Amino acid sequence: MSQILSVALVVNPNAGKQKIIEELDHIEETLLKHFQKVETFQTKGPEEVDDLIDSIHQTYDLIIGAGGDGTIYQLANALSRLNHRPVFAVLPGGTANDFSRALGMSQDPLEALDQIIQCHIEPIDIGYDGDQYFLNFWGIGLITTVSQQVNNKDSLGRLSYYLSTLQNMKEAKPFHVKIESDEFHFDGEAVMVLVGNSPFTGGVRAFFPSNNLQDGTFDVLIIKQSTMPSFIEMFRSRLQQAPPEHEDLVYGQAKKIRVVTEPNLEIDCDGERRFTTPSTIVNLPQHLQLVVGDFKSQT
Ligand SMILES: Nc1ncnc2c1ncn2[C@@H]1O[C@H](COP(=O)(O)OP(=O)(O)OP(=O)(O)O)[C@@H](O)[C@H]1O
Repeated sequence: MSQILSVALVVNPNAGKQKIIEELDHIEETLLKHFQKVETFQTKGPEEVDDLIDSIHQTYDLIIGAGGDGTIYQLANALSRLNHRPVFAVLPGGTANDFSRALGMSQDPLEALDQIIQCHIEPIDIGYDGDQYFLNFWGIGLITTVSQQVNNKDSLGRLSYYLSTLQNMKEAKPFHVKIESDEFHFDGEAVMVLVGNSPFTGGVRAFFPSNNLQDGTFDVLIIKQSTMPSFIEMFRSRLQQAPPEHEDLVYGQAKKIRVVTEPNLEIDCDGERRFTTPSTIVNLPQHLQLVVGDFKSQT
């Protein structure tokens, strides 16, 4: 990997508690002490991100995304579709910050800045469903209602994720799903399908505690029925960092899967809901170069 000389800091000024905006002068000064060229770009909205990355990706060796998971999703999508992809780093500025956690980045933006300056770079797997790229997870069913509720309750943060999961379990609506992959098949009723790339979902290692961002495979979890015992088993497997074992839970690993549902369903991809099934989801092994923190202990 060539040396990092030039840095673009892309900031979402509306993310999280805006700590990054308060510290912006300090962040820029610190970066300038370590890199030859530093420029900051504040975006007004998601619609600006693709054009911005298109115009700067040849100029900078490193793009630092400062914002929450929504901002990082936009930047990862803009970068992943390029042929020449600069190194990417995440300065956590949201509430959940799933991806920065998976990379072992500190949740304190200034500590994360120190980690970025260390410039430890690792190649990271990215998911692609034909419409969009994802870093953390791709899901249908229960997960879409859960993450909607998390978005509506920012202040409750991670706890709200678990509470809303519990609440939604009673309301989970089954759908028919057919899953095909080289590794396993499923054809039946389910309330949720989750395809995990990173171990984190909603700020916690809830479903795939030992997922690996560099192995070229997804972890796949199908919940056939949302019953209390299956939910408890998910927590047990999480605590023991082992795949869940319960008749209502189907767990597998795959490099590429085809998901067809009846009816077509809204997809939740890293917390963003833009597309619907059917989908073919592929793992793009080590597609982006990411600056990581305490990474090995996270995977
Ligand atoms: N590129 C962008 N530039 C400016 N504002 C944005 C951009 N993307 C999203 N926003 C606005 O900023 C808000 C927060 O964005 P983001 O999802 O990055 O952070 P968060 O919701 O605080 O974090 P998290 O998703 O980790 O909980 C969004 O609700 C949206 O209104």
